[in-house]
Amino acid sequence: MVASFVWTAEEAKYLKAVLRWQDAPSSDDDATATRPRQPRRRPPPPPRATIQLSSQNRRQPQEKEDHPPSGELRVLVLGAKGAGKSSLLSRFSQGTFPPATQPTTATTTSPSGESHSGSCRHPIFLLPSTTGDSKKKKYIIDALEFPSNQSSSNPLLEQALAITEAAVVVYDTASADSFRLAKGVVEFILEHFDPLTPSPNNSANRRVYPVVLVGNKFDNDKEREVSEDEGREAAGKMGVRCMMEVSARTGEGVQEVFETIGAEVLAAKRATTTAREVGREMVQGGGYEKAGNRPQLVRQGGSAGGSNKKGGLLRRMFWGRKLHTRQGVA
Ligand SMILES: Nc1nc2c(ncn2[C@@H]2O[C@H](COP(=O)(O)OP(=O)(O)OP(=O)(O)O)[C@@H](O)[C@H]2O)c(=O)[nH]1
Repeated sequence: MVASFVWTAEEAKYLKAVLRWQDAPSSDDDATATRPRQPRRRPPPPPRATIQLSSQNRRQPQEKEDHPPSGELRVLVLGAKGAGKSSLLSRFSQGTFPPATQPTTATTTSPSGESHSGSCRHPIFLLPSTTGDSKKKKYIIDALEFPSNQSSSNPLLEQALAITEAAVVVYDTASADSFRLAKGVVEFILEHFDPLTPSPNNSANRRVYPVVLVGNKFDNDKEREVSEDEGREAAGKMGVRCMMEVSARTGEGVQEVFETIGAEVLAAKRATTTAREVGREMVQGGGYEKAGNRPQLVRQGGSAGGSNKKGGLLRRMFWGRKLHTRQGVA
């Protein structure tokens, strides 16, 4: 339900970031295998001053390095207020821990007068074992922080999920409340999408959306309220295969979070491509049999999918993206 048409400053900033994001052409080579072919878009016009909120970090010098990126991976960073989302992004993209951070709101202005960006673009390098290729490859992580004041039922979250490829869900190891919220967010995501984990609950017609659960501030052991085991157990129960403890303050584990989520996105794409090929082979190999005049896929049980109302709603939100059959993990 939309309670108000008056956006808060934070919501306005977030929407602007999203709109600017959608403008950007995807240079993701792997994505071309999983998205319907579309006419080549003209390069976007130079960003207007009014929507430059997230520009400081978006063009990193590393992008000018010799090898061009093999793709862009869109990642949403979510979590409770103060869990350390901004600090994680800052540590990842700039290698620094911001001094006294303030809540992410558009009204927040640093002492130097710069507004907080809530997003970053930064390269990662993935090993051949991860990319399924013969050499190391460079990818750009295009990360967007989701404002923590949004509830999990907010349409903004659904929109953000629809335009991203994976999520890093952060909690503070010194806050049981933030852990509860993180679990709620993961559950909400998995109501709509499949994790990259085979399970009897995976539905064959849903999009795979990898999630990494991150316990931040593990350096603050004195105030710890959530043990690492609790984090792992929760991840396991929810079908999330990656859970990590990190510290944005010391930097430990931060790079790995984004390399892991990058690898997960690529694995999801490979799984999706494999599933499509299997589906195509079944069609070509006569895997269909006629039922009256209507061809039906021969299956081992369950329905061919598509009956789920929520799935239908989300399908319409995908801006033309296809939903993919998931058939295991690459
Ligand atoms: N000890 C410790 N403190 C941290 C760490 N990461 C962040 N903090 C502190 O936690 C507070 C909140 O960090 P932020 O990065 O602003 O958290 P956020 O999730 O972006 O917060 P909102 O924008 O309000 O949602 C700040 O005071 C940080 O200095 C960490 O790894 N260890």
